[in-house]
Amino acid sequence: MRLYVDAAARAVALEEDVADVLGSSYREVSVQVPLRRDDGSLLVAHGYRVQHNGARGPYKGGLRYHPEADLDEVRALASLMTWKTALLDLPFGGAKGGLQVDPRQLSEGELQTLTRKFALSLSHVLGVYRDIPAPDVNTNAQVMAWFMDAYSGRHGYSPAAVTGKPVDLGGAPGREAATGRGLVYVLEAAARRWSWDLAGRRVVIQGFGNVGSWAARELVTLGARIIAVSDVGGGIFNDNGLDVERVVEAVAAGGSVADADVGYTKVSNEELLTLDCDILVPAALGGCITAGNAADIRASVVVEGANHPVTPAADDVLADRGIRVLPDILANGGGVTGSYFEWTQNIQQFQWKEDRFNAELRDRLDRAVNEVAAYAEEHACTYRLAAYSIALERVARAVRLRGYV
Ligand SMILES: NC(=O)C1=CN([C@@H]2O[C@H](COP(=O)(O)OP(=O)(O)OC[C@H]3O[C@@H](n4cnc5c(N)ncnc54)[C@H](OP(=O)(O)O)[C@@H]3O)[C@@H](O)[C@H]2O)C=CC1
Ligand SMILES: O=C(O)CCC(=O)C(=O)O
Repeated sequence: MRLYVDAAARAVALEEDVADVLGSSYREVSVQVPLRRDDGSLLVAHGYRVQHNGARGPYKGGLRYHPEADLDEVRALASLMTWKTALLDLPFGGAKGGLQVDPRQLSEGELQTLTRKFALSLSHVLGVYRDIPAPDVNTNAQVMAWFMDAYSGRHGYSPAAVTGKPVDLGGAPGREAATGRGLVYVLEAAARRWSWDLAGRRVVIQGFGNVGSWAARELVTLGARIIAVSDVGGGIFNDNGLDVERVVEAVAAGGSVADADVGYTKVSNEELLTLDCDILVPAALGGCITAGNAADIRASVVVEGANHPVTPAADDVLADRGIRVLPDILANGGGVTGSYFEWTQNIQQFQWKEDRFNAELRDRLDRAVNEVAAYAEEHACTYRLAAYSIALERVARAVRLRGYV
C-alpha cells in the first residue's frame, strides 16, 4: 500500500528527507510468546508491535490475532494508522500489533494466558503517553481487559494504557460500536455532499464482526436494506433485505451468519463482492478487491470498513469506472476516534454518556469528510488521494517541527 503514500507524496511535493523518515517504521518489536496448552503441548506464538511514526503523539493502533498476521502486514497497518490519526486530527501517531495465532483453537484460559504474556513481552514499549493498543481482528473488550490488567500489574493501574476496554473497567460507552457506526456517519456526510439519499439503498457487507455488524445495524436505522452479509464461512443473500437483528443474535450466540438463514440464498465471499448493490462495505480482511475482481464490482460506492481491502491496482480500476471509494483512513476512522475519547476520559477519570460520545464522533467525522471532499474537489482527485495528502502534510509538519529531520 506504499503506492498510496507515494502518490500523495508526489501530490504534496513532500521533501525527500521527510519522505525518508516516513518510509520506514520508527520501531519494530518482534516477540516469542510460548504457551503451555491445556493438553500439555507447547505452542510458540510470534507477536509483533510496530510503531511507525510518533511525531503527532503517542503511538496508537489495534492488536489483531490471526494465523496469518506477520511483520509485513503489521508494518503496513502501523503506517496506515499514522495517516488515519493525522487525517482525523487526533494527537496520536501510528502503530499496530499482531499475534500469529488462531484464537478459535484456544480455550478461554489459554487465550487469557497468551494475552497476558503478550502484554508483558511488549510492556516496555507501551504506555499511556507512549503507545496505546486497542481491539482489531479477533480481539475484543475482554482481551483488552486482560491486556490492561497485565500491563497494570507491572506499571501500576493504567486504564488509559489500552482502549476498547469493557465499560466496567473504564471503557467508553460507544467505543464498541464506534467503528461501524462511524463508518455510517462518514457515509452520511459524504452522501450529503453528493445529494445522495441513503434510504432504500441496497447494501452488501463482507465480514460481520465488530465493524460489519455495527455498520449493518446503523444502516438499517437509516432505512437502507442489507441484502447480503458474510463471515469466513461464506454469506447469505436476500434481495428483500436480511433480518439484521437475527443475524446479530446468531453470531452473538457463537454461530456464523449462516445460522440466521431462513431460506436465504447462500453465496461465497467471492460472489458476495460482485453482487448487484448500491453500497459495498468490505469489513473483513485486507486485499479482497483486486485487479482480478474490480471490473466485476457492481456497487456505486465502496466504503472501506476493513483496512486495505482494495489493492492499488483495483483502486485504479474502480476510479476509472466511476465507482466512489470512501477510503479506510476516513471510513473506519470512527474506531480510533472513539479510542481517543476513551483515552482522554481515562486520563481525566471521567466518563461521558453515550449520546455525547456519538455526537462528538459525528462532529469529528463530518469535519474529516468535508475536508477530504473539499480537497478532492479542489484538486480533482479521488477521496483516497485527498485523504492521504491531507494526512501526509500534517505528519510532515509535525516531523519538521519536532526536529526529526
Ligand atoms: N475493531 C475496530 O475498531 C477496527 C477495525 N478495523 C478493521 O476492520 C476489519 C474488521 O475488524 P473487526 O470487525 O474488528 O474484526 P472482527 O474479528 O470483529 O470481525 C471480522 C469479521 O470478518 C470475517 N472474516 C474474517 N476473514 C474473512 C474472510 N477471509 N472472508 C470473509 N470474512 C472474513 C470474520 O468472520 P468469522 O467471525 O467467521 O471469523 C468476522 O465476521 C479489519 O480489517 C480491521 O483492521 C478498522 C478500524 C477499527
Ligand atoms: O482504536 C484504536 O486505537 C485503533 C483502531 C485500529 O486499529 C484501526 O483503526 O485500524
